[in-house]
Amino acid sequence: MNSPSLYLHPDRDTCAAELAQVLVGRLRADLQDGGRARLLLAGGQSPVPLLGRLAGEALDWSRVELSPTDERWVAADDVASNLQLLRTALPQAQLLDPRLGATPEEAAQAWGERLAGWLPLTAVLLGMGEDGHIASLFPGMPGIASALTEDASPAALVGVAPVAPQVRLSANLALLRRSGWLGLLVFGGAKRELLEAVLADRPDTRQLPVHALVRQAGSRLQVHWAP
Ligand SMILES: O=C1O[C@H](COP(=O)(O)O)[C@@H](O)[C@H](O)[C@H]1O
Repeated sequence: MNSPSLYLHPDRDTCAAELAQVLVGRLRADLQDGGRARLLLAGGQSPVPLLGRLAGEALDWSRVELSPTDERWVAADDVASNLQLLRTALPQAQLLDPRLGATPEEAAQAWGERLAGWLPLTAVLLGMGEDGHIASLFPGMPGIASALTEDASPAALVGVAPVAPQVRLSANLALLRRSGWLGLLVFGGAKRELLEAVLADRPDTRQLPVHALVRQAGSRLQVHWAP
């Protein structure tokens, strides 16, 4: 497989600062002729230092449309909500709340249609769990094979996490890949070990969502790691 570019940063702050510059460059390029920029950012803990850096950037955030790569089916202002994380850090951006329906299925359908209207995206930054999940695409969950299918139509779906909150909404891999810039942010030794096993195409990693990402995106993917 064509390998992703791997950026090994000495610490998380340096990683956040460099990644922020890359993302801001991409956003500015799309904003420069009066248009809009469309950004999907991971939730969870890893993006926190990056969000702080982005918030300090002088950009016309009112023309940046922003949504999480995935969301937990909780209230929009719940501490576990990925949208809430983004809203707290970047309230000046145009935030799209994935809760566009009364049920997870309705919301996934409507959110996926809205995101499909944003394609191609300016940039997508994914995170990864120690179990090899990306966004809310978890190993072995119902529907995971179709969520990772390379030639699927870009869409969103209902995911099931092994830990609470279990009900999730997630963009599928085909949608996440339709971006001018695609990155994966990974912190810590355990995740690096897993990543190296995936990059080496170790057979026991071939069923993992992150393996599908690496294989399908190849050299288009930038992986940013820090201890
Ligand atoms: O549940 C999730 O987990 C992943 C990884 O989170 P992290 O806290 O280990 O960085 C995250 O990328 C995803 O958006 C989130 O919903």
